Formats: sequence, C-alpha cells, structure tokens
Amino acid sequence: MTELKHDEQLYDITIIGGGPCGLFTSFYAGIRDAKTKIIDSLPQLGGQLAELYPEKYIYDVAGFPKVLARDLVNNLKEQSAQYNPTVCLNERVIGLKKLEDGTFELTTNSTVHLSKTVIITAGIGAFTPRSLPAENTKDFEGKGIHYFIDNLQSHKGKKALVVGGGDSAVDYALMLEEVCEKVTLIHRRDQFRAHEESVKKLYDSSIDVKVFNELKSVHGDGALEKAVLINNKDKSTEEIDANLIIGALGFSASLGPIMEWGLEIEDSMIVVNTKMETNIPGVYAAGDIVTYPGKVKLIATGFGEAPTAVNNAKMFFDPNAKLHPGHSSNRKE
Ligand SMILES: Cc1cc2nc3c(=O)[nH]c(=O)nc-3n(C[C@H](O)[C@H](O)[C@H](O)COP(=O)(O)OP(=O)(O)OC[C@H]3O[C@@H](n4cnc5c(N)ncnc54)[C@H](O)[C@@H]3O)c2cc1C
Repeated sequence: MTELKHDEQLYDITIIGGGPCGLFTSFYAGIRDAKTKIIDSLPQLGGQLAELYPEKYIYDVAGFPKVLARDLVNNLKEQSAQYNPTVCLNERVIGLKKLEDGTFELTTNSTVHLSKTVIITAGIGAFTPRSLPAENTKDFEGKGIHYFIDNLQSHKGKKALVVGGGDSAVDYALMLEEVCEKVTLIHRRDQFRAHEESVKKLYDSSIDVKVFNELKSVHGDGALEKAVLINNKDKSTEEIDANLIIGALGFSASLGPIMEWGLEIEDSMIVVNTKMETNIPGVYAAGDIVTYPGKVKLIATGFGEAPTAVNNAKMFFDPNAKLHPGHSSNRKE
C-alpha cells in the first residue's frame, strides 16, 4: 500500500463532492470568507452533469430558460473560482473522523486532510470506472491498463488502444493521437454516444477505428504487450500490439464508505435538519445525498440547500459570525 500524504493545512470547510451542489457550496463558502477545499473522486468537476449528461439541456434551473449541462458546470466553475478554493481531484474520501480537538480528519485514497467543518455534497456517491470485461485485465490494471489519462506526456510513443464509444473514449483517443505512435479505438456498436463534432474528428484522424469490436483478452510478460479483439458480428479475432489500454466504459456510483461514518442514513441518503446539519455536529450535507420530509432531488433544491449549509457551518467554526450573510449585491467589486 502506498503511503498517504498529509496536508497539514487546516481548512474552514471541506466539501466532499464537486458536483453542481458542491461547486455552488464552494462559491458560497467564498462569500463567507471561508478557507475552502473541494474533494472529488473524479478527474473533473461537475458531478452527474459532467459525467452522465454533458450534452443534455436542463430546463429547470432558475434564470436559465434552458442550459446545456456542460455550460452550467463551466459557469459554476467560473463562479466558484472567484474565491480560489483548493480543488483535489481523483481523490475518494474513504474515512471521516473527529479528532479530540474537534478537527475533522478526512482520509482519501492518497491524502489525509484536516478541516474545521465538513459539507457532504456527494450526490449519488462516488463514481468508479467500469472495469474492462475481458480476460486477464485485472493483472495489468495500473501496469498498462488505465481508466483516466492524468499525464498525457507519460504515454508518449506508446501503442494505445481505447475501449468505448462515449465522449470520454473519443476525447481520450484524440488526445493520445497527439503523442502516441499508434492509436486504435474499438467500440461494440457502429453508433457513438459522443458529440457529433468529436466523432467527425475521430474519423478524420489517423486513429484506427474498429466498430463492432470488443476486447477479448490482454497479454504481456509482466507489462502489457498485446490485446486480442473480437468482432461481435462474425466472431473473428485479431491480435494487436498495445502497451497502453484506456478503458472508457463509463462509471457506476456508490455511497460506499459514507455509510460507515456514523451518519444517520435513511434509504441511502443522509438525514439532515433545517440547518442542513447531520447528526454529527460540524458535519453538514446538501444536494442529492440528503433527505428530510418533502425532499425533492433537483439541481435547484441543491442550490437552495448549499447557502443554508454554508451559513450554518460558518456559525459552527466562528460562533461570533452572523447566520445571515448580507446580500451579495452589496459586494464591493
Ligand atoms: C440523465 C440525467 C438528467 C438529469 N436532468 C436533470 C434536470 O433536467 N434537472 C435537474 O434539476 N436535475 C436533473 N438531474 C439530476 C441532477 O443531475 C442531480 O440532482 C444533481 O447532479 C445533484 O447534484 P449534487 O451536486 O448533489 O450531486 P452529483 O452531481 O451526484 O455530484 C456528486 C459528486 O460527489 C462525488 N463524490 C461522491 N462520493 C464521494 C467521495 N466519497 N469522495 C469524493 N467524491 C465523492 C462524485 O464523484 C460526484 O462528482 C438529472 C440526472 C440525470 C442522471
């Protein structure tokens, strides 16, 4: 097991989950002059909007007759960035515990973080990448098989195979084309779920696109060397050289460890009171993950719950603060 890093800085508010609700929470925490950190298990911010439906229009966010999910996320990121929250991506919060002095210690897969209060905006849970359903893949995970691209340059000169037919698969293949010796993309159907413009770029590129193909098995002596593909129409197989495989088959979501932090849970949601406070003093929650009588899971309701959670968290770590923040329109530019 790799050793965990320790971030010794104490934050006022740590937000678990950088979906729309977490992003708006971070902006609002900025308004309240709180030193804020957002942690998300995904490599990007935006939660369900960025991961599940970036190209869909949303019609029920106040002030927008309609807005693309991707654009709403970009606007939320811009709004949040005004206050420079610390953003930690690719980190799943696994443990939450209160230390003797009242500080919260949050443990992720890579780091231990410290915070005076916590706001959980973890939606439907942490997304984990769907594993590649092929022989021997477990043996090469992290040793040639990856589910994200963190550092494009580290793949320079490789023979890459991308598996999938959505936006991520097509975007990854196009990114890799810039640095790899060869890129192959396989998809089990001939229709892509990716943005039309990206699919056009894909077919105009040097990427070898093989539709109706699936990954059958992977091979190598210690490190990944070859992949065997199977055509799902005529069942013929083909062996290709590949020392990098990117699985881009989407994600599944699970609350996982959050259920074990001593929070009151009802139907896989965290019970909160009207202050958005959980049963653990100093831990608040908002968005899809919370429940209370009459709760409706919508982006609009999450946006309402976020300021309530922040203003009450502010009172928790700064008892002299006022609950009501004043109006943002009075802010000096
Ligand atoms: C196809 C589809 C269409 C939709 N259309 C609409 C619509 O038109 N209008 C509307 O109002 N709503 C719509 N919704 C619902 C809307 O997307 C959700 O209400 C909204 O995303 C909830 O936001 P959130 O920030 O609470 O959670 P999420 O968007 O789920 O974000 C939670 C984030 O927390 C992260 N996370 C979870 N656990 C951890 C952990 N342990 N450690 C680190 N990170 C963690 C996740 O990776 C995720 O990024 C739609 C949903 C879907 C699937």
